[in-house]
Amino acid sequence: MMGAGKTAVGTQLARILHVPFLDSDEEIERAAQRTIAEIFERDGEPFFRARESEVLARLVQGPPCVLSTGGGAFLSEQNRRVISESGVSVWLSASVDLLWNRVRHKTTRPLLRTPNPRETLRELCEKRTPFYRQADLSVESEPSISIEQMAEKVIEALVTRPDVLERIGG
Ligand SMILES: Nc1ncnc2c1ncn2[C@@H]1O[C@H](COP(=O)(O)OP(=O)(O)OP(=O)(O)O)[C@@H](O)[C@H]1O
Ligand SMILES: O=C(O)C1=C[C@@H](O)[C@@H](O)[C@H](O)C1
Ligand SMILES: [Mg+2]
Repeated sequence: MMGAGKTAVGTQLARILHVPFLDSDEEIERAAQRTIAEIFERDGEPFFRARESEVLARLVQGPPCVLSTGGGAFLSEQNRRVISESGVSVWLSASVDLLWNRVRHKTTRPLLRTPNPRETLRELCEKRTPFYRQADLSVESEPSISIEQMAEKVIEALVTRPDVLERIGG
């Protein structure tokens, strides 16, 4: 979900693993030369989702990396398949309260530009959880767990799953 720490924890995880960190949101913005909010405004969400799927399909073909997807990417069956064919998916879960505390001060997230963004966040979480649960691994974020500790928790979760590790060459 938005604010779960995909970019923050992903960056740290990539550092520990000595692989590049890529962020599909950033790739989309760079290619379009516009922000995600501008893309949503001018071209609409379906256009953004199409670009997102293209970017994911391209990035998973590249060298090993930590890839942060947008919060909505895993809702698409096609994206889930593309990701599971070449990598390990990690759900960074968090309570609505924690997510809200992290995203409330920023107005850059187009899906939260609603009259009641906290309620929108809650509804999105509820609707999306069944999809996020399909990730290979899940790591829960809590207020007391730092970004660095979250990255360590992802690695701990990975090493307890040899079946999953095998898919990325051990
Ligand atoms: N474990 C953590 N401890 C403290 N702060 C955190 C933690 N995880 C994330 N944050 C902070 O919360 C904010 C949101 O995190 P981040 O941008 O990584 O979320 P995201 O999952 O990439 O969101 P989006 O889907 O909108 O891109 C950032 O300011 C980040 O530094
Ligand atoms: O949760 C979502 O659907 C989104 C999250 C962001 O990462 C961006 O991909 C965009 O703002 C949509
Ligand atoms: Mg992000």
